Amino acid sequence: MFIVKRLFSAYLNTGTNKSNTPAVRQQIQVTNLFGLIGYLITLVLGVSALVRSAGLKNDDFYLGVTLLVASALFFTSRLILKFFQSKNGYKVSANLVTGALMLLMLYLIVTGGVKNTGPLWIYIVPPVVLFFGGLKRGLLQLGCFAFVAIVILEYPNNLFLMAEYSDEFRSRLIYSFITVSLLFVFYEYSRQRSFKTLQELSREFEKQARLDPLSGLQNRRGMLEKLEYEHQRTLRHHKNLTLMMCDIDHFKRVNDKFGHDVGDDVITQVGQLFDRALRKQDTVARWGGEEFLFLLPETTQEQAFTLAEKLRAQVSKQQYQADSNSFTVTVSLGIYQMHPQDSLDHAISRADTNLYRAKSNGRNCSIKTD
Ligand SMILES: Nc1nc2c(ncn2[C@@H]2O[C@H](COP(=O)(O)OP(=O)(O)OP(=O)(O)O)[C@@H](O)[C@H]2O)c(=O)[nH]1
Repeated sequence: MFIVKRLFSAYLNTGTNKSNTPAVRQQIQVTNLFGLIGYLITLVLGVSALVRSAGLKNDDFYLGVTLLVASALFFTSRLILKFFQSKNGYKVSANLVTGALMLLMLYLIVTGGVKNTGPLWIYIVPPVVLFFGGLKRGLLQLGCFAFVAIVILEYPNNLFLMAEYSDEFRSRLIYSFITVSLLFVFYEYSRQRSFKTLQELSREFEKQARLDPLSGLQNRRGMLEKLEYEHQRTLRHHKNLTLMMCDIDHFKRVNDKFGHDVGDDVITQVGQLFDRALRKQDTVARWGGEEFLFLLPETTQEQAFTLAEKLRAQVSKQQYQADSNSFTVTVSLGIYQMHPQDSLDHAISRADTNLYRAKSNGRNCSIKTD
């Protein structure tokens, strides 16, 4: 049982690879499954039609040959998935599956299949075509199929029909097919809309997970990703990269004197001041409580020092209100320019050490490595 399960799973996953999104992976799996079912059913029906024909060139013979051709097309779709794993390989394969299916259905309408029951199969066209083609392409393919089917069924003097259908059967077949198609189009439309909403929500959650809700700056997680990316880029291109750790001075006093809400407001405003003052390629994150970490690509520690002094001056001038009191805060900054052999952890801890030195130096100052 286990081996059968594994073989079936391997069969379904033919043509998938690690870079596939879950949606593409699902499409490929269904293409495999549909190709397999289509291949087996048409093969069995085709062989039994040929057996029924008893070697004579009657209707069963032509039905059998058509079914075997369709069976070969279904099988080819699998071969394409297996041997042409290009970016659009699965699309070609899916188009082949839907193309084979539609041709087979039109043939069944023309000939009537076994005792005129062939047209009953056409209801599988809408879900299959919409699943593989999506709403736009699926709708177009479905429209073309319906148009050709109507022409075959309604053309004067039954020019394209080998089977004989009553007028009622033909009109009911067309109306019921259109009704089923519209229901599936509506279903596909709702499914795509829900899927899009889910994707947007997931993107938004992803973004939020990297942001600090208080200041709106990157949080630790977001910053770690940027640090990693920038560090690799710097090493590859032999560029400068400087980190800067900043802490609001005597922040505990702000909280104690004016309350936590005012403290929160100070953190937000200082963060926003930093964010406005930086260049586009720089990043500032809220690293901890009242601590900010700056990532400054293509910047030497001398250039970072100039920036730190500018920011320090700006912060010290910004006024905050608490009831009738107006007050200012200052910040201390520790700067560290990375060396190629430095790990990120080491660089952050060196920037932290320089911040500690700035605090020991009396605060409201910037310190870089000598
Ligand atoms: N309002 C507010 N306060 C915070 C937040 N996170 C940390 N704090 C407070 O920030 C204060 C930091 O105090 P300390 O680490 O002693 O440092 P400090 O008072 O800033 O003194 P120095 O850093 O030595 O200048 C603590 O009182 C924390 O409770 C926050 O999100 N909001």
